[in-house]
Amino acid sequence: MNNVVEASGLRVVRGKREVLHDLDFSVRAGEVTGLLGPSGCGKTTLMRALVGVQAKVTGSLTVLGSPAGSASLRPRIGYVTQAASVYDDLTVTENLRFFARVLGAPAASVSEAVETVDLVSHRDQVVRDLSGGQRSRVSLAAALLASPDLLVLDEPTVGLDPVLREQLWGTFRDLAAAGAAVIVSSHVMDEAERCDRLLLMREGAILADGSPTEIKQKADVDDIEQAFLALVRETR
Ligand SMILES: Nc1ncnc2c1ncn2[C@@H]1O[C@H](COP(=O)(O)OP(=O)(O)OP(=O)(O)O)[C@@H](O)[C@H]1O
Repeated sequence: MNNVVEASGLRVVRGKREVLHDLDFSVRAGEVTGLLGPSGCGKTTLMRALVGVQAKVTGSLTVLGSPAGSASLRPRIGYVTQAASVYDDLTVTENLRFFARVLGAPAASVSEAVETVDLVSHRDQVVRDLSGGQRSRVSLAAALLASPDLLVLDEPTVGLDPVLREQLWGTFRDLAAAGAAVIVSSHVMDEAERCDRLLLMREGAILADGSPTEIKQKADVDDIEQAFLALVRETR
């Protein structure tokens, strides 16, 4: 399978501290890769480096064959941050039409994205009047407009009810099945089993890299949370 991301010796300094330490990993097309680890371990920093908005990145970081941050990558990457990044005073459709024009995406991409995130019945509602979960789905829809090859989603399911979480994971799986590389961060280990591959992180390092089954087998335990704890003990 194609490597969409290749990192070697990746380091990031924030403030005066190194927060990512010498990371080597890859991310493949057609898979959902989970970036899992406790709060503050460096997930957002890693995602920011991937999409090219993080300063003080050293080592090698290649995305879709170009150095991370290259201008040519912009339309090929969708990035959804933890805070919804859409206009409160516009409707769902107005927001998406605006972003489609900015991205040079076809007009038809707007209704497709609205359907994908299951907001058809809210398409004419002003974003301010939507629930938090609905608002984050508008951000996700905006990220889908240009049919990105790499989709980077920072904790997209936080605060969502189980039904919606299930639906969104279905969407991530569909996007991967259509060939995209989907990276999803979470600090909730119970989302691990939904991923094809996991990068388990702690304190700026990658503790383990593999499918959920491989990681559990390696640690000789039945669930990812136990595997995480066993791996932490091993590295002490
Ligand atoms: N602007 C900054 N200046 C200095 N240090 C920072 C800055 N932003 C983040 N950090 C530090 O970098 C480390 C990694 O932060 P990051 O936001 O990447 O973690 P995270 O795993 O995404 O956490 P969360 O799950 O809480 O969002 C943390 O120790 C944090 O305190």
